[in-house]
Amino acid sequence: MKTALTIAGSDSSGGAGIQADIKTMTVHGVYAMSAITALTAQNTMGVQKVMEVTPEFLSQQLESVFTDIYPDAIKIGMVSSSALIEVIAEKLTFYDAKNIVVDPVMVATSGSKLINDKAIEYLKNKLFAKATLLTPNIPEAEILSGRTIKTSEDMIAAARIMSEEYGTAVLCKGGHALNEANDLFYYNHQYKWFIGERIENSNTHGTGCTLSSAITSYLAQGKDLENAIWLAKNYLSGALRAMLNLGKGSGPLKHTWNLEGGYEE
Ligand SMILES: Nc1ncnc2c1ncn2[C@@H]1O[C@H](COP(=O)(O)OP(=O)(O)O)[C@@H](O)[C@H]1O
Ligand SMILES: Cc1ncc(COP(=O)(O)O)c(N)n1
Repeated sequence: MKTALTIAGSDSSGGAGIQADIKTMTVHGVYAMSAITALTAQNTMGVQKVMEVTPEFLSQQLESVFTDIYPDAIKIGMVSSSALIEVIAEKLTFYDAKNIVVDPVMVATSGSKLINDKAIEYLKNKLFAKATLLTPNIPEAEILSGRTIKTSEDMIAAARIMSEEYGTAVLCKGGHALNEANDLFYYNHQYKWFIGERIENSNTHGTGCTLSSAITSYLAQGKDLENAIWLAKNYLSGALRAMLNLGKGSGPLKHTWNLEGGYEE
């Protein structure tokens, strides 16, 4: 069985973070493991409280995992402080980790900030160069590239800046662009659009976490990066089309749709 590790925050409402990652990896037939960076008390309406783990405890979780069941691929999500980022960067190097997808989580769909400013600098300087793929959404890509994104051309320019600066592939997700669900892939001075059909569903809590974990699952299974992105986007679209409607705010996706013979139109 292929194995994957998620290094991310826990979402008590189960739709994003570690919980979304484990569900996604599991329905892809990949053995999921976790190293938790923070506990969030969160629901579909917002993040009520965050409790970070200590750097020592994160370090121990990573050591416990890597020295026993080595992950074929790794997803990194919410990491809210510079000390935690330093620990992750050090362990990834020490254990020679491969197939690393970094989702630079900064703000929850509900609008709550999940990272501090110093940590953003550490992400850029210590973690991004180790990534196989970065998956910023538009607001995150604006912060990381220093450019405002209003058009498709802006997305290409921002992705180019990030890819060249960090020497890694970038998938700039277009879910925050009105009427679109097109994601821009940039690598080796070339770009490619991953065109998605926009699904009218306001329950999008955890879309980013789910996409990055699905990509990680496919990388663990040995798919190449572009194939992994196509397959993951297809999985995510199905999870949105299944129209689960839970909670009072922006609700979670139906992660299990692909085990249940699809969805009803
Ligand atoms: N309404 C939608 N219909 C179809 N795909 C969507 C929709 N909203 C987001 N997506 C897709 O979900 C993935 C996550 O994108 P996005 O929501 O922008 O990220 P994040 O959750 O990190 O903010 C992307 O592949 C994006 O194209
Ligand atoms: C613990 C945690 N991690 C990440 C997100 C972002 O979620 P989204 O995928 O909706 O951007 C979140 N809301 N909570």
